[in-house]
Order: sequence, then structure tokens, then C-alpha cells
Amino acid sequence: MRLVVVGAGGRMGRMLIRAAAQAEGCTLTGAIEREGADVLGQDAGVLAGLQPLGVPVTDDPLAAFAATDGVLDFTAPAATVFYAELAAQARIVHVVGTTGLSEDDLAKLRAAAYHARIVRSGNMSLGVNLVAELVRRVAASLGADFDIEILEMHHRHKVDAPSGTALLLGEAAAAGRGVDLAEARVSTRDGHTGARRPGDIGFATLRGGSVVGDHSVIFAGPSERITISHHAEDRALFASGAVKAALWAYPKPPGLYGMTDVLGL
Ligand SMILES: NC(=O)C1=CN([C@@H]2O[C@H](COP(=O)(O)OP(=O)(O)OC[C@H]3O[C@@H](n4cnc5c(N)ncnc54)[C@H](OP(=O)(O)O)[C@@H]3O)[C@@H](O)[C@H]2O)C=CC1
Ligand SMILES: O=C(O)C1=N[C@H](C(=O)O)C[C@H](O)C1
Repeated sequence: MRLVVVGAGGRMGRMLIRAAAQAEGCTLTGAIEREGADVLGQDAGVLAGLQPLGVPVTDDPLAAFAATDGVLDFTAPAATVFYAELAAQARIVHVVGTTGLSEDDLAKLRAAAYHARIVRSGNMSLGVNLVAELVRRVAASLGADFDIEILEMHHRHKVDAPSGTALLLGEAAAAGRGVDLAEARVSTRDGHTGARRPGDIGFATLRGGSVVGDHSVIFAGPSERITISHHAEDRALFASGAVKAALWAYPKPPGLYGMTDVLGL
């Protein structure tokens, strides 16, 4: 499968180049950055710490998308919406790891998925998707006297909150409880907040240092507390999940898929 990495110069972009270049059955055919980026013209392999691959970083997604089978995209919401439209025109696979997408952005991805095969997840790791399934089951088993709180910590450069993973885990908890996350969600507490509203699903965000991604879901009951945690130790984890998603989606019909489809969970 031929693959293009967009956002090639980013923290995940470089990991994705390595994963696409090294995965069996894949060839890296393009690496894209935005106009004016200082990595333009560099060899993608060298950028990712590998031997030269003969693939220069360019700002021409149209040419790259016309000569590939799939795109790995961990960039920013506006860029991802733009790339989804191009992937739909080219009828290719679009793997979306970008987080912080709005409802409007998601609607545009759903429209693009009439023609593209899109796999989107706030977290491409097997571990987090297993944890989400566990959270759904625990939430379904426990009564309303267990309060659900989700805590996440990421590196100091992260720009969106709560993380895509925290929201994915919140959706799982809400699904287990049979409630709508949009109604139960509380993402900020400051000042005189009043007592906790029964049924709320709370989110707390920490940012600092180089933390790759830590998440805990806490079920706090009247006299006991259950905590389910996941700690990501290396971004290569997400990149290999993204390549796995691309290979999985390659023979599939157009549609919007998730990592649970890819992993068969
Ligand atoms: N789903 C998952 O498993 C994971 C998701 N993520 C998500 O991936 C995204 C990226 O994370 P990270 O790599 O740390 O962030 P970075 O900021 O390091 O990388 C993003 C890259 O995308 C580039 N970019 C932005 N807009 C465009 C554009 N229009 N065309 C081409 N390139 C563009 C940025 O360029 P510039 O710097 O010039 O803006 C940058 O190089 C985030 O949303 C993050 O939450 C991260 C890890 C795992
Ligand atoms: O920005 C990151 O770094 C990460 N983003 C994803 C998220 O928002 O959950 C996944 C991972 O935790 C790292």
C-alpha cells in the first residue's frame, strides 16, 4: 500500500514516516507540510532519523494524493477537514488521528466518507481502545452512586483539551450508563461550583513536560474507588496503530470507521 504522511515535520509526522517506511506491505510515497514550513525539500527519511528514502517533503498535497492509496494525518482540525475533502476526491484511505475536531468538522468528515475510507480515533493504540471497552462495561455495571471522573496529562505543547482520548473514554462511560456525554460532561470547575451534580462525567486536564499521554477513569463510590489507567510511553505506538488502520481500510468500501472496527473490539 502506498502511503503519504501529512504534517510530516510534526512530533507524530516523523513517527508516521518511520512507521510507513518500515511496515511490511507499505511504501512511503509522499510527505507533506504546510506552505513555508522550514522542512520543505528535506528528505522524509532523514527528517525521521532514517536513511534517505528519496521522498522529499513538499507542500503539494494534490500531486501526492493523486499517486497514493492512503494518507496518515495527525495535524490540526482545519488541515484535516481540507485533507478529507482531497482524500474523497482521490477515493483513497484517510487515517485521522487529529484531535480537537468540532461537531462541524466531524460533519465534514462524515460527508467526505461517502467517497473516502476514513478511519478516525482519538487514540490509535490497542491498549486505550481495550480500556474504553472496559470502562463501558464498568459504567454499565455500577449504579448511579458511583461518580465518574476522567483525568488526563500530556506534554506542554498539546493545544486541545480535554484530549481526544479523554473524550473517547467519556463517550464509553456515557454509553455504558446510557446517557448523552454532551449533557453529562463537565470540563471546568473553578470558584464556588456548588456540589457535584449527580450523573455528571467530569474531566480534569494536566499539561507539562514531555508526558506522551496518561489517562485515568475514576469511579468514585460511597466507600470504594475504582481507577482504570493507561500510560502511553512512546508515540511509535500511535503511528503503528495508524499504519494498521490504513492497511485494514484499504480493501473496505467508503465509510467512516473507528479503531474498534480495525481492532475487531
Ligand atoms: N489519535 C492518536 O492516537 C493521536 C493523536 N494525536 C493528535 O495528532 C495531532 C498532532 O499532534 P503532534 O504531532 O503532537 O503535533 P505537532 O504540532 O507536532 O504536529 C502537527 C503538524 O501538522 C502540521 N500542520 C498543521 N497544519 C498543516 C497543514 N495545513 N498542512 C500540512 N501540515 C500541517 C504542523 O505544522 P506547523 O507546526 O507549521 O503548524 C505540524 O508539523 C494532535 O491533534 C494530537 O492530539 C497525537 C498523538 C496520538
Ligand atoms: O497530543 C498528543 O500528544 C496526544 N493526543 C491524543 C489525544 O488527544 O488523546 C492521543 C495521545 O494521548 C497523545
